[in-house]
Amino acid sequence: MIRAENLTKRYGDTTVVQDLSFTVQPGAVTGFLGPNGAGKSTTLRMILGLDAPTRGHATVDGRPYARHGAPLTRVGALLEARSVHPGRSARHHLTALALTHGIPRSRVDRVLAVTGLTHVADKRVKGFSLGMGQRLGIAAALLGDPATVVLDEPVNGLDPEGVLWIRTLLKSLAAEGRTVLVSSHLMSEMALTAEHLIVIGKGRLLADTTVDALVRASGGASVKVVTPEADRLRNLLPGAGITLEAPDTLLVTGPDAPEIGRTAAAHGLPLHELTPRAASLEQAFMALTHDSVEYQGALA
Ligand SMILES: Nc1ncnc2c1ncn2[C@@H]1O[C@H](COP(=O)(O)OP(=O)(O)OP(=O)(O)O)[C@@H](O)[C@H]1O
Repeated sequence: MIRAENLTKRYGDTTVVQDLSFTVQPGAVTGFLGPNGAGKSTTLRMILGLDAPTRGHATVDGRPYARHGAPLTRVGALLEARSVHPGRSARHHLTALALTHGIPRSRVDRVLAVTGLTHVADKRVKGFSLGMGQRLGIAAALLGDPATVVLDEPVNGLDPEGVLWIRTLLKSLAAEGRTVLVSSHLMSEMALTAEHLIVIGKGRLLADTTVDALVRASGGASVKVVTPEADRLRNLLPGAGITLEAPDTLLVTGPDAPEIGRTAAAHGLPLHELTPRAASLEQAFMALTHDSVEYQGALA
């Protein structure tokens, strides 16, 4: 479990992370979301002991990261701009890391397999594509078989296949009971990957919630109903918000799909379609972070 308590980071007069408190639980993927410059990387660096907080503190499994005896076997991390010697092979890089951290060599083959790098394990890293480099970074993060995994923008620059692979990997790591914290500025990606979301803007906590609750709180969930009896159904749903999209199509907010279906059935009204529509999560995210976006387009 990761716990941040009143984490605050100032650079000179600028406060980039302010009084941030949250808990990341094991067994689920937690998305750490915020617009560019929100303070995500700075927060992750404080959790990993790479930046000292100006105030507050962060712990992993009850202790600051630096106080864990063998941190790589506790916490695996992928940060942006990880450097690997370009002349080394992936296997060489991982083996060196294993040997200097007391991790059995057998883990090298294991993580090469998990990240799909076995067939290029002996090639020099300098020939690696962005996606392969990203996989190598993840292999290094998983080398110590850590119970906690922290990844900063792991899907940046990946092709759709790579994105899908990371999504599946993160879910399986969480299903094994690990604590998984992954940052992104892409709501659409997190909606498909994470169950829990921590959203920050300008260094402050904006939401600590589930994906489902965020959609509900955005008030945008609605049900599309197609029926030749649109007028009659409309009169049977007093208090609902109803927009007529077409003569036979209603967009209903308030009652959920089962309730609308029951009402229609009770009055013998045929339904040709009954489709719950979640508000676009992207819209919910934009609404939440609108005031926190550092650089807004002139036309925004
Ligand atoms: N060493 C530093 N000195 C001064 N300011 C810094 C330093 N590191 C980060 N910042 C500032 O802190 C703010 C937050 O940066 P951070 O990289 O944590 O944001 P982020 O949410 O990870 O953004 P992105 O999605 O663009 O990576 C930015 O305005 C950045 O310019």
